[in-house]
Amino acid sequence: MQPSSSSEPGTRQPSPTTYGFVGTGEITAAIVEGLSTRGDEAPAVFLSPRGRAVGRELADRFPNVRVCGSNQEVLESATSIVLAVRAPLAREVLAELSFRPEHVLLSAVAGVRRERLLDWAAPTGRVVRTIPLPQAARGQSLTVMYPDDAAARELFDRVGGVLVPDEEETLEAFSAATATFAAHLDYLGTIASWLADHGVDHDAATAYVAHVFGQLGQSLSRHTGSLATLAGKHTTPGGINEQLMSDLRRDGVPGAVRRALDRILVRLRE
Ligand SMILES: NC(=O)C1=CN([C@@H]2O[C@H](COP(=O)(O)OP(=O)(O)OC[C@H]3O[C@@H](n4cnc5c(N)ncnc54)[C@H](OP(=O)(O)O)[C@@H]3O)[C@@H](O)[C@H]2O)C=CC1
Repeated sequence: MQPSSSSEPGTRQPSPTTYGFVGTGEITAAIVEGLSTRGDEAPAVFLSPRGRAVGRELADRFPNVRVCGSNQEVLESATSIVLAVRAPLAREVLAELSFRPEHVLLSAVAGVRRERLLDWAAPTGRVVRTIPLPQAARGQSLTVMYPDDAAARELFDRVGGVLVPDEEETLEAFSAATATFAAHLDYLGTIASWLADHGVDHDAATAYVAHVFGQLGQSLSRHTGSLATLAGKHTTPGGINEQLMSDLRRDGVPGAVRRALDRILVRLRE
């Protein structure tokens, strides 16, 4: 399993240059922005009518984007269809649609197994689970997908690249890992508010934390070794980084994170 930014030679099938999106919210907006900021190369994009404000904004910004009159019209306009509605709605949304065998369904919906999607989107036999990231807007989403599929690669290579695990269970573990974003930002928020409690103006504290961890994020994205190696670069033996890390470990923070991830995985596999 390797991240990649292009398909293996010979595996690419003739692929559509049009994309349909059923569900026009946050993640669709990110992918469509990423697809559409490529000038003349931008593919045609057809959006479902719900999520009116997001769809109108995208269509106003990008000439390759059109909002359809119905979800079914999206399927009539494209063969690669991204499903990006909230999980509880997936079944009823798919049930109302008539798929054709040539459709490829690219589901961004977390926690809905491929077996169910195949059932709900029959007769299409090409159903791919995907985990696009909001960074697709900047062409920087490393999108985990399962199984491998030329049309899915074509789309997600355009907005960053793909990582293809060997099993659906592994994709679910990646999906659980993406549940950590808000908690991570909450941790940074705790540091900023602690700074504010100690006399730093609240906005300055937030800006400082954003700067420090933004820079750390850049180091992280360039780093190729283990995370422990990078942590080591920020740890002076006997110093204050080592002390805080030891304190949090002694208080059971890594164990709490693992247990919370385990619970997410159980939920995703229900
Ligand atoms: N946000 C993210 O970073 C990521 C999200 N995902 C997954 O993508 C899916 C969508 O997430 P997100 O974009 O954040 O959610 P949003 O709530 O922002 O968007 C969902 C959209 O679905 C629309 N919708 C509701 N009912 C229907 C319907 N019957 N037919 C068509 N569209 C409908 C909503 O329209 P309206 O506003 O009118 O109700 C809304 O625009 C989720 O399953 C999530 O797990 C996956 C990876 C990352």
